[in-house]
Amino acid sequence: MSKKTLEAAWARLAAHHKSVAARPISTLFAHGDRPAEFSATACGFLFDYSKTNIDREGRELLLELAEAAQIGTARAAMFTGEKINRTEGRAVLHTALRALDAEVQVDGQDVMAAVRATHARMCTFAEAVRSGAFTVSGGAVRDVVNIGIGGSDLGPAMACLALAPQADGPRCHFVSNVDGAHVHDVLAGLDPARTLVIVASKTFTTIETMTNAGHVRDWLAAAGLDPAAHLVALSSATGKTAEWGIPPARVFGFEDWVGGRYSVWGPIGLSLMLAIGPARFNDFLAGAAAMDRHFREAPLQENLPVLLALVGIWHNQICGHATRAVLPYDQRLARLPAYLQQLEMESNGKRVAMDGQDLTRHSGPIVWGEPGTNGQHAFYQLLHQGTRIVPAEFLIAARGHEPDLDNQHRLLIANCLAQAQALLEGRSLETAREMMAARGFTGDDLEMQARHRVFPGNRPSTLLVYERLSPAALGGILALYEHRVFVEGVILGINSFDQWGVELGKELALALAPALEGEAVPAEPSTAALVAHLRALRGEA
Ligand SMILES: O=P(O)(O)OC[C@H]1O[C@H](O)[C@H](O)[C@@H](O)[C@@H]1O
Repeated sequence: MSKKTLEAAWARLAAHHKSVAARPISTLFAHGDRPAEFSATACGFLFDYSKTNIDREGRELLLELAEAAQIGTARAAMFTGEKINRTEGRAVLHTALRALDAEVQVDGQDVMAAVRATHARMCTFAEAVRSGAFTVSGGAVRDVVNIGIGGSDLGPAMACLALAPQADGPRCHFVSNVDGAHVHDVLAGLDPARTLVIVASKTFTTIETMTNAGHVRDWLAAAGLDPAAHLVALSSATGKTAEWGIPPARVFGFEDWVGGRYSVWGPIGLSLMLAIGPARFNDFLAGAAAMDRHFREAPLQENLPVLLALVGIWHNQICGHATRAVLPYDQRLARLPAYLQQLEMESNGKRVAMDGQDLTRHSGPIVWGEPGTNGQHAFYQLLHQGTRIVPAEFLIAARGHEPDLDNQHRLLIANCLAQAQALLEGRSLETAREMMAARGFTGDDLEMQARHRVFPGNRPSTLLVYERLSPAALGGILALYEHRVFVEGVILGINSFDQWGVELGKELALALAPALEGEAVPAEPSTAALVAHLRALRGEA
């Protein structure tokens, strides 16, 4: 890629933004059929970005930026197994986990035979557990406890909640935090004899997971059971799972080219497969695979992941909005913001470019959010009247899963659309004055009261619409976001697939453990003082 071409594209965008920054977004609707022209459809989704300050020229310039960043070349490199994760020397092939009939090679070796074989073993095992043919000490499995953290937790936990209406298998529970409260509360009320325990860890060394797994193994043993009869491992480190005494038949492995935050599609998704069954899990994969095909084949201007990425780049890099709110009007997507926080911020929260040089612009955005309508009664105040602008990303299904509650679903849609409209149009001082005058206010009091009721509006939002949150729709949404993050990363010149920024804290935590037992004093004075204070509170010093 020519750096000059790319920098020129950035500069043109910045200049264009300067010329339109003061323009109210709502004025853009005066020309043409903006809702149709600034939206795109694919794979059952509508992505509407008409309520942003992107006009035709802005979009053209954004597409030029994507071209200059050679998105097409980068995309081909990812799908064909090139080692694009350079700091770890790895290919990036989570897409292969959902393209079971594809042919993919890494280092000239076919990788699909092993993927297919593991997937088939997962399906057989899941069927056996769900039918009761597979038993633990006390008979058929009633509860499943997935012990994992980060990518080994967020994907399956989020998806199990999202697809609850399709869940007809054992009940799935998730333990991630090293805080003993988590494992304690999850195990409370479970019958160890009827519980299957999944230890999900790509590396099988993550301290939180291995500590919780050790506790659960003791919990099984304390009930007089043979823990090995209850344990399943999902890991790339098959040597370590064997040391743990987990029988190979219940170890589901995957390769290093599946990143943690991209791993729900393979063995790490076993809890989801147990909950909803292999057929629906395959629908989930098929929904993602359809989005993969769309991402590979659609022209950039119609390409949903590319459009999401470009709108993201526009807001984060060009307009300077540091954060983005993800607002699913879908209660069962309650964990989607947390899932996306890992996906987006662990992928694109980097300070250096691929070549190790400092980034010349900001890394990816801070992502946060909560489902609507709950957020409306909490932080939307700031979205509407705060001094910082937060681009809002709404998601809504046309239908829910509860036909008898369809009136509530209509209300949900009305709220979602109303919020986007309010952010766009706002309420002028004039209208606020009229409102307060009608309520009997006069003079200075009227003016003061009116000013509090002004909504500046002109706040951008996008909307992703889908028919219903089916397994395929969820697969499509997640793949859409994965590729969006990839495209943003390519444009920023970032390696979206490593995560060195999580290492230092882990090392320091290990080093601090002896200090908390009084065996050492940390050299760093602030930490030393806090350790002393906490030990005193614990009655240990
Ligand atoms: O699956 P594991 O090896 O246990 O890793 C679990 C998680 O921990 C790491 O610290 C990374 O930040 C995550 O990307 C990863 O998903």
